[in-house]
Amino acid sequence: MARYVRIPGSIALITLANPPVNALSAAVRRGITETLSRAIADPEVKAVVLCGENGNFCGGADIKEFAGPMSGPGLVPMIDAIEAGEKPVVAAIEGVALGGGLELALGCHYRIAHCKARVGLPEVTLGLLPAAGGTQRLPRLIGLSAALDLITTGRHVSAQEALQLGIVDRLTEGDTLGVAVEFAQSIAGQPLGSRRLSTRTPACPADLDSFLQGALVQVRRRARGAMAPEACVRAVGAAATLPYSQGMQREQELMASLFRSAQARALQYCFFSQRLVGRWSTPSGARWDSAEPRPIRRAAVIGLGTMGRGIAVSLLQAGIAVVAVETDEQQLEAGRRAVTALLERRAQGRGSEGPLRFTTDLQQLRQVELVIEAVFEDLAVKKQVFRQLSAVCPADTLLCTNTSGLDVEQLAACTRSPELVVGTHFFGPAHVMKLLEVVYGPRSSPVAVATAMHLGKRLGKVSVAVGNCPGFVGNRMLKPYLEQAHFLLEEGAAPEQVDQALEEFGFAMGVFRVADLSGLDVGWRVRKEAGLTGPGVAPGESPRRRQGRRYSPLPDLLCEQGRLGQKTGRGWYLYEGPGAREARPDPWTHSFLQQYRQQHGLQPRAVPQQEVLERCLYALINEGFRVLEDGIATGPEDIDIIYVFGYGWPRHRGGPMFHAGAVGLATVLDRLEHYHHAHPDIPNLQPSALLRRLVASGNPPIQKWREVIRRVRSQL
Ligand SMILES: CCCCCCCCCCCCCC(=O)CC(=O)SCCNC(=O)CCNC(=O)[C@H](O)C(C)(C)COP(=O)(O)OP(=O)(O)OC[C@H]1O[C@@H](n2cnc3c(N)ncnc32)[C@H](O)[C@@H]1OP(=O)(O)O
Ligand SMILES: NC(=O)C1=CN([C@@H]2O[C@H](COP(=O)(O)OP(=O)(O)OC[C@H]3O[C@@H](n4cnc5c(N)ncnc54)[C@H](O)[C@@H]3O)[C@@H](O)[C@H]2O)C=CC1
Repeated sequence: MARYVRIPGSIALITLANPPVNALSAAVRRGITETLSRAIADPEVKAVVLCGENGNFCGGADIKEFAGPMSGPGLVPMIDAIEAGEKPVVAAIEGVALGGGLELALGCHYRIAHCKARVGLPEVTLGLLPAAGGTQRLPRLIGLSAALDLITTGRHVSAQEALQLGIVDRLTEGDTLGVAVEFAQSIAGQPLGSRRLSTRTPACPADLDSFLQGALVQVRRRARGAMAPEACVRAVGAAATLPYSQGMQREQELMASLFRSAQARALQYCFFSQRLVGRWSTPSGARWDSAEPRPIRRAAVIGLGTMGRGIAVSLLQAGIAVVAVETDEQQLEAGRRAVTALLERRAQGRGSEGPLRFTTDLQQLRQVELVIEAVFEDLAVKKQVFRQLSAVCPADTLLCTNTSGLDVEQLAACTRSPELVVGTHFFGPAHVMKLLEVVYGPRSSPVAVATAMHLGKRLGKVSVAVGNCPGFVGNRMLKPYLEQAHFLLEEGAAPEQVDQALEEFGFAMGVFRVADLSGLDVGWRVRKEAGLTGPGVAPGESPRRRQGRRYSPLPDLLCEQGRLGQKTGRGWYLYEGPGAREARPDPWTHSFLQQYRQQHGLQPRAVPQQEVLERCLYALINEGFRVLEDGIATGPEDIDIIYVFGYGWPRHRGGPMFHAGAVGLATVLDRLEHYHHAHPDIPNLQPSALLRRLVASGNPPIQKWREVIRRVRSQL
């Protein structure tokens, strides 16, 4: 709804009232339309101020309404009526003015913002475009180039940047509403002609065609296969080439092509899932709303390798004091240089950091409230570190392990307070990547989980609480995906062909490019530890079978050749030299694969792109269903958020579980059955019980899966 009051000085005040973010639901649109007519009709009213309650102007259209039939007054005529009116309307912006909220403000004749406000047109992140005139008014206000940047990225801009760009007219550090009212009084009666953005001509780059072409190329590169960014470019292009009314028509046509698209549904699902995972719970009954997180002011990071450095930077940037620990002076010095360089690179425009100390002495941890261990992925080494930490740190210190998949409970068992041990699985680079898997063991206390989840939020991460099993959620599901990729090479595919299929699906990088980037030795070490390769393998065991199932030794063979990926200048691909980034298909790899197939009597065949996708992705999805069955993830949303934020799953495809629902669970089941029949020695291709049950329950929408999961779990 919207509230209306007349305040002294002939000002009408319209307040959007729809907590928490004053989204423009049908009731709010109706409220604005009615109160505006009232203000226009009242001869005593000389100017109008539009604001939002509870410190937020407006978070945009009500996204929840998009799933159903739209009703109530349209946003476009409402905003047009504000702009066309003869009485000046001033937007008083506090908190956020996003999407339809900013479009509403752009329809007003003046915009006054609080210095802490943020504005933006984030519709592209929901698979849409700003279709309430945003693509037509913003270019007319700030020029085509700046508008295109905002609209195609969806980024939020600070009030200061908004002022520089010309989006807002004035900033205030004090009472926004008071300043807006005073301002409205001062401009009442002045002509409004040039304040109506629809009447302006946008400032355009000299060579408009090539500018727009360049923009298309850029958005296609940035979000492979995503429709909305392209539609945004076309709509903004229309602002430059068409009169306002025709531009608006084009905006509506382009919006119609996106509004009910699968991509928009997927992106909106991601929006709500990201918020849902914050309302975590564990099987033992711990919950986000009942467990109180501990405040963390002082932390330690053990091990300043690839991960520890980024973790230390993340903590420092959240204002937490850090003691950084390494084994010897040489390693410490390397860590110190790396952390300092990262901090310097990120220093511009950032807030103040917490204090930082480097040491090789664990005794320095006598006052820390939280420790994140990031030493080698070796259970024995980690156990030893946890024993030492338990002896040195205060008894109530939260001890976290940044392991890729080792047993958190075994580490907890090495300490005197196992309930204060959790896994905090960061993703590299840890100061950049947004995901944090918080792993609770059987004895982790609600406070420990809550503190780690809250810490993640403070570090700007999306935290997902998951159960303890090898690889947790993300890496556990990755295993069958990687395995299929290797099997496909055995059967006749080339690395670049597999990668191309995955990249066309929307991944920024295919599986083999990623492997080269992360280093093939990472997986090699894990496989050695698991007894799949190296001295742990039983003598006489076939190279293509391990532990009673099909195995591909291909990545091990590459490592044995010293081909560890980008860092050695060669891996699945060839690089200009060690550390170079551009991957080129390597004739060596092709002939190596050919010889391997000959040696093992494998008849190569042409592997269709569809098969590459189905085998890699459905094997991963199938494991996702098992993760749900086992209670390691609470719901499909947790898995999808992990994959979108941690593994580069294309966001416009919603995540693996959402994708399965979109393809149709019956189809996924059918294809898995088909491939399992063809490859009975790959147990991961055998459809999971939960997938079968969901299909038998009539393929319910993903929001209903939790009910079926509960039933399946109770029967297992
Ligand atoms: C064939 C058909 C023809 C097609 C024609 C169709 C014509 C349709 C015309 C429509 C034209 C409209 C065009 C348009 O401009 C569309 C939009 O405006 S889309 C919305 C754009 N806005 C956003 O993307 C902002 C989203 N929100 C946020 O980024 C954050 O929530 C925000 C920064 C505002 C606040 O962050 P924070 O404080 O961290 O709180 P939360 O994120 O946890 O949110 C709290 C709570 O509020 C819910 N919520 C937030 N925003 C919205 C929203 N816009 N609509 C609905 N609900 C919203 C959020 O989900 C949280 O609730 P939970 O219950 O926890 O989920
Ligand atoms: N590299 C990656 O992309 C990711 C790694 N991880 C996990 O993070 C952990 C660390 O991995 P990386 O940083 O890649 O390893 P790394 O090999 O780059 O660094 C490990 C560091 O720990 C130090 N160290 C070893 N024992 C120590 C001890 N007792 N006390 C203090 N320091 C000690 C080593 O000197 C080294 O600098 C591993 O468990 C790994 O599985 C998790 C996610 C991603």
